[in-house]
Amino acid sequence: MSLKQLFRQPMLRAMLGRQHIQALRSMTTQSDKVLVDLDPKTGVAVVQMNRPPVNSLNLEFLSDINNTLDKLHNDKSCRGLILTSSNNKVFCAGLDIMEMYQPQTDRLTEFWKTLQNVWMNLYGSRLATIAAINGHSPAGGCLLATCCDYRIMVQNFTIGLNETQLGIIPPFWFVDSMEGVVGYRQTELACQKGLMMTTDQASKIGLVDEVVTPEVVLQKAQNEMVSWLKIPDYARQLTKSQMKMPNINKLRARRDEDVQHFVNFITKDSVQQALGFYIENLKKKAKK
Ligand SMILES: CCCCC/C=C/C(=O)SCCNC(=O)CCNC(=O)[C@H](O)C(C)(C)COP(=O)(O)OP(=O)(O)OC[C@H]1O[C@@H](n2cnc3c(N)ncnc32)[C@H](O)[C@@H]1OP(=O)(O)O
Repeated sequence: MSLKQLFRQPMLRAMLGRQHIQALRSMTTQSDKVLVDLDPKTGVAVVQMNRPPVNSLNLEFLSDINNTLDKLHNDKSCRGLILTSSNNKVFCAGLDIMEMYQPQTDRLTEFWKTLQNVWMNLYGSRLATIAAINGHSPAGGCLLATCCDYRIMVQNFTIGLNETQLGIIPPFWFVDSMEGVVGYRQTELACQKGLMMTTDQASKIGLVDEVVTPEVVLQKAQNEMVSWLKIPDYARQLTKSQMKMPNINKLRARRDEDVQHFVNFITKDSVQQALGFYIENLKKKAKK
């Protein structure tokens, strides 16, 4: 059934109401990889990442995420965002490794610029943002989670900046995001060792704020959002921006240098070789 047909279903219309359907329709036509449900009554948008099999972030998916963020930021009725996944085992597998393996320089450059934009847009969002982490969340997945104001994670999954395990280096703004959440010492341990932490380990160091069962993760996120939206927007937003702007300005000032560094680093023979091995192992593991 097409989305158009779905929205015509009387049951759905009765359940959600006309206003809600309109908001849903305007948001969902945007991309089938990023599903948005903006509730006009609460002003809360649930944004589901939906790029099978594992929500890995390629150029087009990152652009869709960015467009969605722009759209929500331009919608005055929207006050809060819950970021989650349509896959209940993987929140986001991080950057699409295929974007970095044997790449074309132009696309690699565009890919990195788009990731920088997503980071600035989500980290500096005017919205209250909650990550409902309903699956594994390595590297770029962990980055998205640490961009949010609050993290609720389902038990028995893993999260972390595991870049060093792939023979690559987490960029300074990935590290800054993590440090803002867990502090210098825990970031140092986590990033140098490329630790993938279980939900419980992540909770112990404050990387996630709540550990929950899969059935309740979205409801818990909605409940938490209510308390964030009780605060006047201007007070919450200015406080947030006061805390986040230094890191955003740091990347803004070094954007081009960061892109150049990324492209030079990724295209090194030794890094390509390490990525090749990593992909081979991933594929072997997936076949088992
Ligand atoms: C200066 C340089 C800075 C660069 C910064 C880099 C940041 C990054 O984000 S690098 C990416 C890091 N991500 C990972 O290391 C995650 C790797 N994936 C996994 O560990 C697992 O896939 C999983 C835990 C996320 C999910 O496990 P599972 O549900 O068992 O799924 P499979 O492992 O069977 O994977 C299915 C399918 O997807 C492919 N795949 C997985 N991750 C990625 C990825 N990040 N990019 C591209 N493709 C990925 C995997 O190879 C399988 O493919 P097929 O074999 O074709 O089915």
